[in-house]
Amino acid sequence: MTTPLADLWPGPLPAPAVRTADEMRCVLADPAAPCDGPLYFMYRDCALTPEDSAWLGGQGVRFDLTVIPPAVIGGEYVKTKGHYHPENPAGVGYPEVYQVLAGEAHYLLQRKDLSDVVAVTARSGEFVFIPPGYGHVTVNPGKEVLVMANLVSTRFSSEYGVYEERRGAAYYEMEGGAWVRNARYGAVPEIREIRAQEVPEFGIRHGRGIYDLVAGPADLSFLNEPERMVVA
Ligand SMILES: O=P(O)(O)OC[C@H]1O[C@](O)(CO)[C@@H](O)[C@@H]1O
Repeated sequence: MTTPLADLWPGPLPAPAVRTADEMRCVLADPAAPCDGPLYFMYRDCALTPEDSAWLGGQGVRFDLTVIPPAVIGGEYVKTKGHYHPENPAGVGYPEVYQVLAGEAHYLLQRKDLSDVVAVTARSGEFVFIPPGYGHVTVNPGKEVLVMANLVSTRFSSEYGVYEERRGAAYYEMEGGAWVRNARYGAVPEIREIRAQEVPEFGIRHGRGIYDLVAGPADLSFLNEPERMVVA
């Protein structure tokens, strides 16, 4: 694949982790849908300079880039596999920050107890904050390549169990934009559809570059110690 990252990321790129069609079947609305090859590409632990890399390491934070080419699989828009984050030592789930760099994204967030399901639309330049306790899937609902970046703690491994056991998130986004309930969840709330929102207290303002949060003076400790933050 010719990476669209060349125009978006001037730094070195590690070899990407690739999510294959076979890995994704267990979370698709139609696991038997024809699809093959890699579906998306995750460039994890990126930094512009060795100094930035050391700073990120000291913060216990990773900067990733993800490329999701457009596709429709069995009538469903291409998406990430979906995962939850565990709780930190203080008993609070690790949050995450995403920014869309190109294309459009729908972030489907679901609270662990399934009391809340939210679809957040984000366009190029907009941030999405994944609050503690919410699992998340990113959908590419467009015809463009979706490129996004994220900042996340390095102190945990993502948890895929719920998504694998229940065959994806609580809803599937189908071509044309309809959200279809996943019957394996039983009763779940209606989706709340919202636009991407800023979180100024963490320096999360649409239009600024996510990489501006790297190497200070920003403080990324909220990604490891969310118990210290108060989000309105
Ligand atoms: O692990 P999944 O559900 O495939 O999601 C991939 C996304 O999650 C991340 O690991 C960050 O949490 C990114 O590298 C990538 O965009």
